[in-house]
Amino acid sequence: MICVSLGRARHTRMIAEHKYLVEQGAELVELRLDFIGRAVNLKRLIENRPGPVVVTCRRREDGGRWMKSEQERMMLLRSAIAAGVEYVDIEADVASQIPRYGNTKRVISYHKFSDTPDEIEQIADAMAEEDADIVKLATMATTFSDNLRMLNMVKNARRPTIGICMGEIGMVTRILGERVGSPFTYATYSVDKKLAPGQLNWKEMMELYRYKEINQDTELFGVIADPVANSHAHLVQNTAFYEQGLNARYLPFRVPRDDLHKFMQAARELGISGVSVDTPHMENVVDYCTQAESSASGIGAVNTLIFQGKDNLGYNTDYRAAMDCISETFNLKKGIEKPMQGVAVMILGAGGVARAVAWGLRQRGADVTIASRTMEKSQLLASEIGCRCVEWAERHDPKVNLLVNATPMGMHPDVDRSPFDAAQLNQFMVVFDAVYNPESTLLIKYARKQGCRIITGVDMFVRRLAYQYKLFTGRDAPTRLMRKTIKEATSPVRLN
Ligand SMILES: O=C1C[C@@](O)(C(=O)O)C[C@@H](O)[C@@H]1O
Repeated sequence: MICVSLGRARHTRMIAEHKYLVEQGAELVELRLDFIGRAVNLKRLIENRPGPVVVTCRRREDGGRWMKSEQERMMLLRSAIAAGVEYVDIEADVASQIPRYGNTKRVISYHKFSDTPDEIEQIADAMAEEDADIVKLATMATTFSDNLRMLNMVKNARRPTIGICMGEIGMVTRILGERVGSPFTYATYSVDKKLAPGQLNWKEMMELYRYKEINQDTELFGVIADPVANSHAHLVQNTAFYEQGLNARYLPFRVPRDDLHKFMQAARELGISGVSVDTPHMENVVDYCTQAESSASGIGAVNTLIFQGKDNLGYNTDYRAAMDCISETFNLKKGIEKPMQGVAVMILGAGGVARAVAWGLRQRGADVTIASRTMEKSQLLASEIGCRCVEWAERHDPKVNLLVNATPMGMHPDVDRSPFDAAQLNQFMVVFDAVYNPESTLLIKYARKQGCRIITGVDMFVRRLAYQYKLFTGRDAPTRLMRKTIKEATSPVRLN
């Protein structure tokens, strides 16, 4: 079950939104009294309530907004119990001051916004002693392994327990709670109204992650990246799973650079079967592969990892996707050893995608030059791949047939920048921009205007995800749906 947290300054808004939420199917709503601006009129909020509630009045030290006296707060909580609300949230340290009465269930809570303490089990055990119907811990995730500790704590708890790791790193605990026995989890009413760090929108939880249908058999996949917030892969993959009736979910895992090891240690125990790998992990993850396809080892970067038995299998679907796009545009003949011989290519960037494209093109005989804003990175890549590199400032100098942008320049919200000058493009060039959000980057717009042939980031992204989908599920991906989903998610809002 999802409990939707509702915090509004005005009673009228709170009541109206509560009603709306219930009409929309919300099964439980948390009324955050600490958000109410004036004197709280509890009776008004709960008398004709449309559905069951958790009444909470959070202190400032626990992340709430309550400014008035503690005595007044206690009075409110006691009155809520006396009025027979379904649940009341009581912080563990004051729980003994608020006795049980009637049918109201006691959610005994603990919050920590700085970290997830080592001793969460002991904390939860002590909380269970406070006449708890439900024990709830909400702590900040500072490393990926906090998630595993929290979910294990919930799984092994003696009382029904809710364990949430707050913050972006902790998102997985919000989605997998019920699978380990949590009675419910919390979500927000709308994305712009988060009541705690990392809270997800309840519609997203219901419709995209299909929270209620997650069970022990649900296969888990995801993307590991940092930052991960601007990834759209979860929209595409979950929509595709749904379309094909698969009991699988794809989650965005924020894994900071130094946390990769902890992720790798925790992944199997969390039940994750495979992940897409994004910046900054594509190169480092190679060291964790027990087997990698030859292209992935050649490239020195893995963007898909499958956990199979004890093996970690590494693939590079960026490479396959980019080569498919290029082969199609250049109409390359199959079976020829070096079909790109004589084609001059400029690759902008020296990260994971640049690596995959550079390696693939070298294999096909192209004459590749790299330019990135960090010359050392360009030099390293060029020496590994066996190609040239030039200073960033000289990127317009070589005459090329194919220009590839593998930098993030032009990506939302940086949409007014192009990594290449419009005046340096001509109609004999193919321009390939790996940025997919927006599809029409400034570079793509320039290229269109100059009459170049183009390959967009969406062309590559859909192919990359489709290959990953196949690796994850063994099935052919619904590519038209994937393309439609990504286009809808990234297209600018149109008025009328
Ligand atoms: O304690 C919790 C959980 C929460 O902090 C969260 O992280 O979703 C949100 C709060 O409103 C609720 O009282």
